[in-house]
Amino acid sequence: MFSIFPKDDHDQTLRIKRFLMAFGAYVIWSAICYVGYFLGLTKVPLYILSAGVAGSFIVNILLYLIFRTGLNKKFQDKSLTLIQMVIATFWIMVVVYYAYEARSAVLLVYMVVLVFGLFRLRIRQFLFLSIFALVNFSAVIFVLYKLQPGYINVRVDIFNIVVLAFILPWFSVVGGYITNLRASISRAFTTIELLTNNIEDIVFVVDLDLNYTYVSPSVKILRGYEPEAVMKQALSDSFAPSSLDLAMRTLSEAVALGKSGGTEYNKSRTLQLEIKKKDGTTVWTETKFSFVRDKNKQTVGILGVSRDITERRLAEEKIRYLATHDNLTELPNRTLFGQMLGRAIKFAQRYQRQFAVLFIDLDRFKIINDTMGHDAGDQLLKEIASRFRQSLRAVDVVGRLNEKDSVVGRLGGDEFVVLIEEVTNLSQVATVAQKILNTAIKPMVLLGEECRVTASIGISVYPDDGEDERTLMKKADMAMYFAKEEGKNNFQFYSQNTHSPAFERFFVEAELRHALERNELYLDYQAKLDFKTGAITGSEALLRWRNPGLGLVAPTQFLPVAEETGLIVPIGRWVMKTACAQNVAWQRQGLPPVTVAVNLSLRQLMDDKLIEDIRTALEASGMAPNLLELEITESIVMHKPAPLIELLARIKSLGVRIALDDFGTGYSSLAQIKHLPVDTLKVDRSFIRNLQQNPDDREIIEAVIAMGRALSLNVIAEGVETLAQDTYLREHICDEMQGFYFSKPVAPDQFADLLSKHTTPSST
Ligand SMILES: Nc1nc2c(ncn2[C@@H]2O[C@@H]3COP(=O)(O)O[C@H]4[C@@H](O)[C@H](n5cnc6c(=O)[nH]c(N)nc65)O[C@@H]4COP(=O)(O)O[C@H]3[C@H]2O)c(=O)[nH]1
Repeated sequence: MFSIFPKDDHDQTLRIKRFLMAFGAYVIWSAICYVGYFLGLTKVPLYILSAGVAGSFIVNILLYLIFRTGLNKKFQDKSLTLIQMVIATFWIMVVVYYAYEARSAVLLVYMVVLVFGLFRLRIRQFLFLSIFALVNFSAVIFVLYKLQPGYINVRVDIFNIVVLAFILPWFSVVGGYITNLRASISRAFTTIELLTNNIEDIVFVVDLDLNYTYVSPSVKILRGYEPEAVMKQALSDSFAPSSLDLAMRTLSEAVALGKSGGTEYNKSRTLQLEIKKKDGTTVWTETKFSFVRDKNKQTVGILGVSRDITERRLAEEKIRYLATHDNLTELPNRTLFGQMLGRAIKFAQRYQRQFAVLFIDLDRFKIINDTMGHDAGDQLLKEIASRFRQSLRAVDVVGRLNEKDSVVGRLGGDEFVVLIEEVTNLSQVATVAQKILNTAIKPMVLLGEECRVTASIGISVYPDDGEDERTLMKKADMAMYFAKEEGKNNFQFYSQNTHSPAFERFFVEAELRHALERNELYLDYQAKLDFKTGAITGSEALLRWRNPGLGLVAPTQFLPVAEETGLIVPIGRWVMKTACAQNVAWQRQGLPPVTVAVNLSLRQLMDDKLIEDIRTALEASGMAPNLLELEITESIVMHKPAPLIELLARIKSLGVRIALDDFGTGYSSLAQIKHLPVDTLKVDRSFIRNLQQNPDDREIIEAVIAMGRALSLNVIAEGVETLAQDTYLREHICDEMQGFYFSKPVAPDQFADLLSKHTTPSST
C-alpha cells in the first residue's frame, strides 16, 4: 500500500512531515490570495494568481518527489528549507506587487513565514534569505514606482524597506541562536537515547505522585513492554506480588522524605525487586533509587535504575539449596534439618506442644554399597528417600545426614532423620515409625537384582527426652543403636534402658568406628620442662575425641574400647602422623625443635605394620627421627619382654627415642631395665601425687632417679601439680617434669605460644 512516508527512515519521514506543514502554509496562502482577489483587495490578474498557485503546487509536488527519492540527501541542507523559503519569498513578492494597499498585510504574512526559518536556518542562510527578500521587495517597489507610481507611498514604502533591512538581520541572529539551541538539545537527546538504548538496565523517573515521567527504551528488552505503554501504567503494576509491598513502601518513604526536604536519603538505596514482564513471567532486578533534584535542590522525583539479576538470584538460590540439601536425595541436610529442628523447638516451647525426632539407619546398606558398588548404593538411597517422603505427611520433615566432608565421603550416608511435629500421643509416632519400617523393607531392583534393606529407628520426644537440638539428636541416635542391638528392623523410643553401661559401651564402640572419618579426633599437647634451664624440651601428644552425641569423651573411656576392637591401630597411626606433622609445623613457624611423644598401646606394639607406620609418619612429615619419642607403659614391657625387646631395638634403630611410661608401677629392677633399649623413664603420677605425705613414694622416686642416673637415662616426673612437688623433684635432681603445675595439655596454637616463651637461650 502506498504511504506518503518512506519506510524505516525516521529522519526522512520527519523532513517530509515538515515539508507537508510548509505545504499546508502554501495552501492557506493560496486560499488567502483568492479570498483577497474576490474581495477586491488585490489587483492581481486572475491568470497570474492561478499561474502562481499552480506553479507553487507544481514546485511542492517536485519537492515532495525530491524527498521521496532521497535526492534531498545530496544537499548540505537536507530539509531544503532555504529553497522552499526562497520560492515562498518570490511568490509572496509577486503578490506584494499586486497587493497595493494591502502590501503591509502581505509583508506581515511574510514575517510569519520567516518564523519557519527561525527554527531551521543557520545565520548565513538566514542572511542570504534576508538579502534576497530585501532585494525582491526593493525591486517590487522600484518596478511599481516606475510603472504605477499612483500605488506608491514613497515615505511608507521606504520606511518598509528600512524596517525590513533592520528586522531581517535581527531575525537571522535570533534564528541562528534558536537553531544552535535546537542542535545542542538534539545532541543531548541523542546522547541520552544512545545511552539508554545501549544499556540493558531500565532507567525510569517517577514524580512525587509516583507517576512515571520517563522510562528508558531498554524496558522493552527486560519487560517486553514499549516505554510508552509503561508510562501509561500505574507504578504499582510493575512489581510482582513478592516485591510490591517493599517497593511501594520504599518509594512512598522516599517521596515523603523528598517532600519534607530530607537529606538523609541523599545516598542511593538498592533493593532486590521482582518485576512483572509482559508475558506474565517475572524478572529479578537490583533497583537503585535516588532523588531527582531541580536547580534549587528541591526533590522533584525519584530516579530508578533496575538491573536484571535473575541469573545471579538463581545461582544464589542454587548455592543456598546445595548448602542446605543433600545432593543425592535432595532431602534437607544436617544444617537445614538442624535449623528446622530449632524452629520446631521454639514453636513447641511457645505452644506447649510435643514432637518426635526419628533417627533411621539402614541396616544392610554398607553390605550393598560394598558388594554392588556406589552407584547401586546411591540408587538405593534415592529410592529410600523418596519412599520416606511419600510415607510422611507434608508437615513432617525428612532429612539425610550425609557426611559430605568426611574423609571417606559416603560412609554415614545411610542415616536419615525425621521430624514429626504436633505429636499428641506416642502411639502416633509408633505408627509413623512402623510405616517407615514397612516402606524400607519393600523389595527394590538394583542392577537387575531384587534387594531388600531394613531400617533401625531410634526415637526421642520433645520435651521428655530433651529440650535442645543436641540432646534430642543424641538420644534418638542412642535409641537407634539400641534398636540395632535389639536385632535391627525395629524402632525404639529413648528410655533409661538405652542408658545402661552395656549400651553405653555399645554406643561408644559404634560411634568410635566413625570418629576418624568424621574428623572427631584431635590432639592436645602437654609440655615437658627441663628443671635446670626452665625450657620446654618436648611435648606429649594426647588424644581427644569430641562426638556430637557423646560430647567430649575421656581417653580412659574410649581407649579401652579402641584397644579391644583394634580401632586403636588406625587411630594410633593417625596420632603418629598428626603429631609429627604438627611438630614440623611448629618448627616452620620458627619455634625451636623439641621432641614430641606419642603413646603406644599393647595392640599397636603387636601390629605388624608398626615399624612401617613410624617410618611413614617420619617421611611424610620430614621430622628428624630423634624428635619422636614413643611412650610404652612399663607393665607392657615387663609382661612380654622377649619379643618386645627386639621390636624396641628395631624402633630405636630408626633413630626414634623410647620412654617407659607410668614407671614404678611395674616393679622393674635395674637388671631388667639395663637390657631395654630405652631413653627415658617417666615416674608414674601416683608416686608424685602423694610424695609429701608418703615416705614410701619418696623412696621410690629417689630410687627411680638413681636408677636413671646409673643407666644414663633421662628421668621425667609426670603429674606434677604443686610447687612443693616441683621443689622436691628439683632438689632431687630429677631431669624433667610434666604436669598441670606448669601446663595442662593444650591445643597446638597454645602450645606454640608456650614454646615461644619457654625456650633455652641457645635455642632461640
Ligand atoms: N591429674 C593430673 N593428670 C595429669 C597431669 N599432667 C598430665 N596429666 C594427665 O596424665 C595423662 C598423661 O598421659 P599418659 O600417662 O600417657 O596416659 C594417657 C595414655 O596412656 C592414654 N593416651 C592418651 N593419648 C593416647 C594416644 O594417642 N594413644 C594411646 N595409645 N594412648 C593414649 O590415655 C591416658 C590418659 O590420657 P589423658 O586423660 O590425656 O591424661 C594425660 C594427662 O592429661 C597432672 O598434673 N595431674
